Amino acid sequence: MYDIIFVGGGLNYAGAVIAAKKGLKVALIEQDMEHIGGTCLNNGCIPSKHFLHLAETEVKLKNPAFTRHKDRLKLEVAVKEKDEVIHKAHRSIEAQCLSAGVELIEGKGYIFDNKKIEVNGKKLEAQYVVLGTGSSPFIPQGIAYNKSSIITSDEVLNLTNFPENIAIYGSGAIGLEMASFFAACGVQTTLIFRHEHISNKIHPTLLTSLEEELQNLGIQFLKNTTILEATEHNKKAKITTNEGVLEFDKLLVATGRKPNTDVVKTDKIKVSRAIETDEYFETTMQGVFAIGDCNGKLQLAHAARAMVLNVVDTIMDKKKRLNLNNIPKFFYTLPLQYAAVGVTKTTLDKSDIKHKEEYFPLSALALSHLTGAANGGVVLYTDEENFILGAELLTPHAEELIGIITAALADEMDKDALLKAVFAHPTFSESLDRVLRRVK
Ligand SMILES: Cc1cc2nc3c(=O)[nH]c(=O)nc-3n(C[C@H](O)[C@H](O)[C@H](O)COP(=O)(O)OP(=O)(O)OC[C@H]3O[C@@H](n4cnc5c(N)ncnc54)[C@H](O)[C@@H]3O)c2cc1C
Ligand SMILES: NC(=O)c1ccc[n+]([C@@H]2O[C@H](COP(=O)([O-])OP(=O)(O)OC[C@H]3O[C@@H](n4cnc5c(N)ncnc54)[C@H](O)[C@@H]3O)[C@@H](O)[C@H]2O)c1
Repeated sequence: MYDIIFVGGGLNYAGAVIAAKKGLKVALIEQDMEHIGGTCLNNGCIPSKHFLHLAETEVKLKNPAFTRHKDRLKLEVAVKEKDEVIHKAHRSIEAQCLSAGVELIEGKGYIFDNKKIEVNGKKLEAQYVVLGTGSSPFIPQGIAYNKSSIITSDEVLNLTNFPENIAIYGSGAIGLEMASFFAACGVQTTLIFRHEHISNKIHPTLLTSLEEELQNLGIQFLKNTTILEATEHNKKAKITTNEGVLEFDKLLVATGRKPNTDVVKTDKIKVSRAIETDEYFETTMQGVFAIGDCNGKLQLAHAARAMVLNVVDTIMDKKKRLNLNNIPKFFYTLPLQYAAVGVTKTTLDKSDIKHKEEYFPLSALALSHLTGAANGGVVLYTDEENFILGAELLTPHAEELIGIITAALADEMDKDALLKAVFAHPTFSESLDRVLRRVK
């Protein structure tokens, strides 16, 4: 009998290590030990950010201060580098688990009635179970995914040669990041999306700038376009849209990810699109929790990690609510990144929260003009008493800068509290000082 069985070795591993260090008897079941660390490590955050950081260098080398660069990013080297890092990380995670006393079990786990876990034909029992089985790419009807000409993020981060051209379907996180990557590396890149704009969640001023920046990078927008059918034709992707027929070397399908729920083999755990959970991530079966992508709340690695740590605290009688609104989100687009935390204009427009909004354009900072960031900006939201409610940023390294506002939210700061900080010059963090000073 275990105290806790964790099913799925993505961000769940962090919870397993902490619970074992606290003296609990813990097992972690992962269907493929060469995939320990989950999507984030193997085919998500880490490989995509490695590629994007390299592509950012390509963007910087276009600055006229450099003599023309002749070398193009060598994709096979980038893939080899990331594979080596991933391999080391697998061994590091296993070592952390083993030294903490976590029992690692390789095999596909299933949960049945009475919390029984079946793996490799054996039935295991635990007082608590934490499901963290992740998600998989969602492919819309009519698209014949074949892993060669029609691919998803599972394949795109393992390409060893650049295609001449690529179409990317979907303008969410993966679509925008991968379009930035390919365009920055000189691949003819077409972004196909169903609506007028790439997003309906970004502040309109920042959205206009972001769309301009992406188009300046060379991304062609095919808006208001739906793919009705996509099939392979002469090793290329033949696409039929509401606008006509097109052909590309590759079609990357980036239309969202569906939670992996086949772990559940009992109707005592309610599953709709995702495994349903309450605010403490407990499923409808008492003592069984679901964290990360499989519960459908927020598909982010740091959210999954925060959820599993929260579940371990709940199990250890330190129950507290995790505020998912205060978890930062970002898109690593090029050349500027977008990040948001707390409320945004879209969420405020749908609520009756009384608030103030201030905007500061990066063009007001000399540094921006030297770094190609003058089209960026920051938006800050406060309540009527000047307490910080959230922010949206379009800046270089917005994913880092947003940490300042995230910390201010966690500590429930008002603008004067945050204004006690002096930010270094010349940096983009000064834009936060300037926007805070605009709040009256
Ligand atoms: C291209 C891409 C880029 C991304 N970039 C970022 C980013 O920059 N920042 C960010 O925060 N998020 C990013 N994400 C999202 C992030 O990867 C996920 O939110 C995160 O990995 C979810 O963690 P998880 O533990 O819930 O699931 P996963 O990481 O998917 O882990 C689930 C694990 O469970 C295993 N498993 C599944 N079913 C079973 C079973 N029945 N039995 C045993 N094992 C099982 C799987 O093999 C897998 O290892 C990205 C995703 C993609 C695809
Ligand atoms: N920087 C990051 O944190 C990061 C990076 C990459 C991925 N991720 C995570 O991975 C998850 C998956 O990324 P994603 O880009 O696939 O999903 P997404 O939800 O971010 O975007 C999906 C896109 O596909 C479109 N779409 C949805 N259904 C469609 C359909 N049936 N037909 C046509 N278009 C459709 C949506 O309008 C949207 O443009 C995201 O939820 C995100 O949280 C995060």
